[in-house]
Amino acid sequence: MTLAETPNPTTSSNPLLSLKYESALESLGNDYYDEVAAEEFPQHILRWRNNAILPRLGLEATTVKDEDFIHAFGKFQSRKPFLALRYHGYQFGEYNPHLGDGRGFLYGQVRGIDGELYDFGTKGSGRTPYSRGGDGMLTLKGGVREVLAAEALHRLGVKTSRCLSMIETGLSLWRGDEPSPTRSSVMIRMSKSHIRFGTFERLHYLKRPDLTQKLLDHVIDEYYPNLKNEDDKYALFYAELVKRVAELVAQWMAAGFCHAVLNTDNMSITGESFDYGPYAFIPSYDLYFTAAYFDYYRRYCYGQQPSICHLNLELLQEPLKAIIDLADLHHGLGKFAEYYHLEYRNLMLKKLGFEDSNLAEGDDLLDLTVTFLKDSQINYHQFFADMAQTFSIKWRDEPGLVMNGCEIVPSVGSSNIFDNWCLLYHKILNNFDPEQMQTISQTLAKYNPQANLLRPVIESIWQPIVESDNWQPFYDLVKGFQ
Ligand SMILES: Nc1ncnc2c1ncn2[C@@H]1O[C@H](COP(=O)(O)OP(=O)(O)OP(=O)(O)O)[C@@H](O)[C@H]1O
Ligand SMILES: [Mg+2]
Repeated sequence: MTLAETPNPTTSSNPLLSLKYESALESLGNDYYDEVAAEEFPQHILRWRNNAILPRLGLEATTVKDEDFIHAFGKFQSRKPFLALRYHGYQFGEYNPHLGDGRGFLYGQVRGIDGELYDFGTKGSGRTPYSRGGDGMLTLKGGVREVLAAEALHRLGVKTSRCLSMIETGLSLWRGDEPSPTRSSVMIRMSKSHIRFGTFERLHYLKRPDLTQKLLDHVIDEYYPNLKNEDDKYALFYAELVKRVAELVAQWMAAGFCHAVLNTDNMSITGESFDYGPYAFIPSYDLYFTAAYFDYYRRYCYGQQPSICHLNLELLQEPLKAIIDLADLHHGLGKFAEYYHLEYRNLMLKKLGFEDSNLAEGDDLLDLTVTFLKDSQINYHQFFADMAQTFSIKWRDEPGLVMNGCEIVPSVGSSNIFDNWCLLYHKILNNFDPEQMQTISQTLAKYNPQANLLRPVIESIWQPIVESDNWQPFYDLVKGFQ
């Protein structure tokens, strides 16, 4: 998996460089970006290549060599321009007009075999005009954490960016939140778009409705193509964005994921999840669980995520109202709660084994499950993983056999709420034919991976990397999500 320095292959023989790059964003003109150069690194060691997403680009993993990744995504050869995108954002409630790609750039855009346009964005590729006091770099641990989050979230059904590659770059970095000096990396993120809510906020700040209109037309043409020929495409776009964001935050909540930094510069205009910094998965169901140590007022705690996303959508109305009627914006946002609750209910029922959200007892089961998880404070991920692993047709026989064999049960004891949960689950199973138990078992396995990404798990794969440069536990963990 790792590779040191290698000779320089030609562009034509490198499948990553001979992809058909499109210049969709570049062709909007240089009001939206600055052309920048990549850092020249002292070392390039490929630590991660995401073979699972290569087919989406029409590539077979066997035809792409490790050195192809290094030359394209570590040495940054044979391609340009590299565009540091300009954006602002509300950070912890304060407007910040000094943002922009400060340690990354848009490397290129490629259309997948699904017809969708994908961004290749870097993280940790050096300083830009937006670096302010920063070094433009990404720590190796930061790269490892982003690879892991994206793969785990993808496995859990969250619409997310993925990492295409992560290369160790041989620098020593100083960070206040990691033992320093610490190792460096550069990552390529493949996502639907790096246009953020904050990209529009900047245009409003600059009083440039003409640029807002041009960008919005581009966003609709490229990322909401089904709307582009509608008379009221702008109102429909906002309504659709509200739906996508409401569903995204429901996906995080069901996955037990706390993003940690839901500033408007970390919200994608496509409604996709990205930027995995100080995130954490909840150890147990706790609405106040806060992932970032610097989030003193719990602004972005687990349970606040739906209302913060609603607020961010409301803040976006400010730039959009130059183009879209206020009444349409209000109407669009008014649907947020409905979309959120529907998606959350559907996803939680799937985690409980039921694909069909019309399940008559669905609301009762959801309420009781959440109450149980909250009151017992058992491991959120282990509960569902145990269900998936031990599910048996015998659970139909009597309520006392439900969850029988689950490791987690002894820690629950015989609380009333758990007994009630078992009674209800037993009753629901008996509303199905015995032949349908196989489907329930498959649904449980599909939505509840055995692996999880709780903090001690991440530390357990990081330690071997630090102590003996042993990357196998990292590869094994990622494999558990793919
Ligand atoms: N080490 C750094 N050097 C320079 N700029 C940085 C550094 N870390 C963060 N920034 C900048 O600070 C701002 C907020 O950072 P944040 O961590 O949200 O984004 P990011 O992780 O760098 O990038 P992305 O949002 O694409 O994942 C951005 O403008 C970012 O470019
Ligand atoms: Mg960011």
